Amino acid sequence: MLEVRDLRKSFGDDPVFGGLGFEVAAGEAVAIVGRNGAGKSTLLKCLVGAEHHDAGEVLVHGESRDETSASFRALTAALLDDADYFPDVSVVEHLRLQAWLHGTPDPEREVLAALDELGLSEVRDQLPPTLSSGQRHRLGLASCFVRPRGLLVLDEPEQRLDVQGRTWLRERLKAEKAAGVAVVFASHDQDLVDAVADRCVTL
Ligand SMILES: Nc1ncnc2c1ncn2[C@@H]1O[C@H](COP(=O)(O)OP(=O)(O)OP(=O)(O)O)[C@@H](O)[C@H]1O
Repeated sequence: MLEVRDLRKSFGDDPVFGGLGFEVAAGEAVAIVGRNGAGKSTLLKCLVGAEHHDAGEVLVHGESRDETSASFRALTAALLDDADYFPDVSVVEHLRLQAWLHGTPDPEREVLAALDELGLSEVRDQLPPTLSSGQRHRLGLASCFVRPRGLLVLDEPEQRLDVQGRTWLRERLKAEKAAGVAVVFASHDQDLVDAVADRCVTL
């Protein structure tokens, strides 16, 4: 599904990573781990095209990743560390938009299921700025789960989740793998990594 070959990235003269290579097959999860500032978020951004790498290749189904291609974006659900929301679009409307944009069959059913699963039903009509930080993070996760996906890219998905939320996340990511989704996630949560990841890439 995803293959990373000899990927290199610097900011100015400061190398973030170099010579990085790994693969993620459908139904597998790879965890990106490392200290603060090691380059995890930068790597995930390079995978989805939110940041340009200096050298190397990111291949999806054997083809060079092209973030301008509708088919790549249709395949790839991502929650990065700088997720942003329209300030005047409610929670439920954000989810409807995602589901509609990516051609979810029976979008309203998926949206209601995601609201319920992420504990967002009570705040469905609120605007993102009025949400707690944990609820906003849950909206970002829900946005990934209301749409079809073959590749799931998550940056510290555990952040701001309460204890029950972390348990839910662990089971959800296992279910994603079981459904054949390739998962790449950066994390500082060793329990999550141990429970979900087939392999780790340490930066
Ligand atoms: N746009 C940028 N311009 C310059 N330097 C940057 C930029 N983005 C990130 N960096 C630097 O690149 C390095 C890697 O940052 P990155 O956010 O990828 O780390 P991380 O492993 O995700 O860290 P954390 O665990 O704290 O989230 C850091 O030293 C950071 O300061």
